[in-house]
Amino acid sequence: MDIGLIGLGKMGGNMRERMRRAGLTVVGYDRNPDVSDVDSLAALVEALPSPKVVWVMVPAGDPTRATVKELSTLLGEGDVIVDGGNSRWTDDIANAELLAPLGIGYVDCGVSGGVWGLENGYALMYGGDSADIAKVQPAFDALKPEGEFGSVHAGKVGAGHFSKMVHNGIEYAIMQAYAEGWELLDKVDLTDNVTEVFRSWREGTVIRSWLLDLMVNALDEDPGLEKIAGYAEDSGEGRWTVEAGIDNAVATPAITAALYARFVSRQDDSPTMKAIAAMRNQFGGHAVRSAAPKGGDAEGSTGAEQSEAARQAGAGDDKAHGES
Ligand SMILES: O=C(O)[C@H](O)[C@@H](O)[C@H](O)[C@H](O)COP(=O)(O)O
Repeated sequence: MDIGLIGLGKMGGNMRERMRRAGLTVVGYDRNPDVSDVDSLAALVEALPSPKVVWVMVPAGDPTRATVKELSTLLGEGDVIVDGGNSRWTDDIANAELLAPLGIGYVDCGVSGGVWGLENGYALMYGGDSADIAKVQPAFDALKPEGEFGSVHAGKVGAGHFSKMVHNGIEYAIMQAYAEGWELLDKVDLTDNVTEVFRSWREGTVIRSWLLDLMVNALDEDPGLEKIAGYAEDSGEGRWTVEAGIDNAVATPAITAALYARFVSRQDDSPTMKAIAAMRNQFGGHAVRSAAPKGGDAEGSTGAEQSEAARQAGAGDDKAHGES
């Protein structure tokens, strides 16, 4: 099979390599000429036999939408576009509607596996018409992990990215649970070696998983995770999962809490907690900690330290709360 692949970054570059290893002819295009096989989208399309299959692997949102739009002017009847990025499923509906009158098929494909996919294969969740999917099938077969599982025709257009979105929501909650457990084990002075406890969980336990394996890798590389700041970005999938939960009245408290924990991680000093401290102080006279002067170290932190020590001793300033 011949296939065009647009976007040869961390994911796309490895996917090109995996498909080539499986015997596919892959024409890759990237804005970076050092990795590109051709110098334009038009040249990529020109190089493919009909029906042409073009896999888009660029950042979700505007870059993907713009690429699909440009391809709609270059491809024709019977050709197929696959969006393999982390696009929102609602974009798939719009893309399919744009392409249908032109006779161009559209398949959305959630791809999981990250930088390990080249060797382990990529888990694939795709949505679209069976006739369009059949044209892409050799690429799916080349990319998927070996073995029984790891790829699914999830449903109509949008079902692939919707499935991947829910997968990512689950990923948020699982990571959050491991991370909280790690912090708690580390905080309490009972376990001799928290990394070894985590490592032991890799076999036989109810909670063994690949994310647990990766957590142990990370702890081996950086014991105590001392080189990494407590800051986590999000690329949208968690938010969309929470929004879909709201739209459909499905409660997603674990995923939502995990998403919110990432937002909190980006603050040096929480305005919410300033307000809480201020109100506690107002109603109960509870101690507050002085803010750090701009560009300097915190002063007067003894209030908070005393308060924490007193709370731990069970006789802190919180005595006042019963009276409030
Ligand atoms: O299955 C996967 O391979 C991952 O889920 C992958 O899609 C990814 O690492 C996200 O892009 C990160 O998502 P967040 O930035 O939202 O954590």
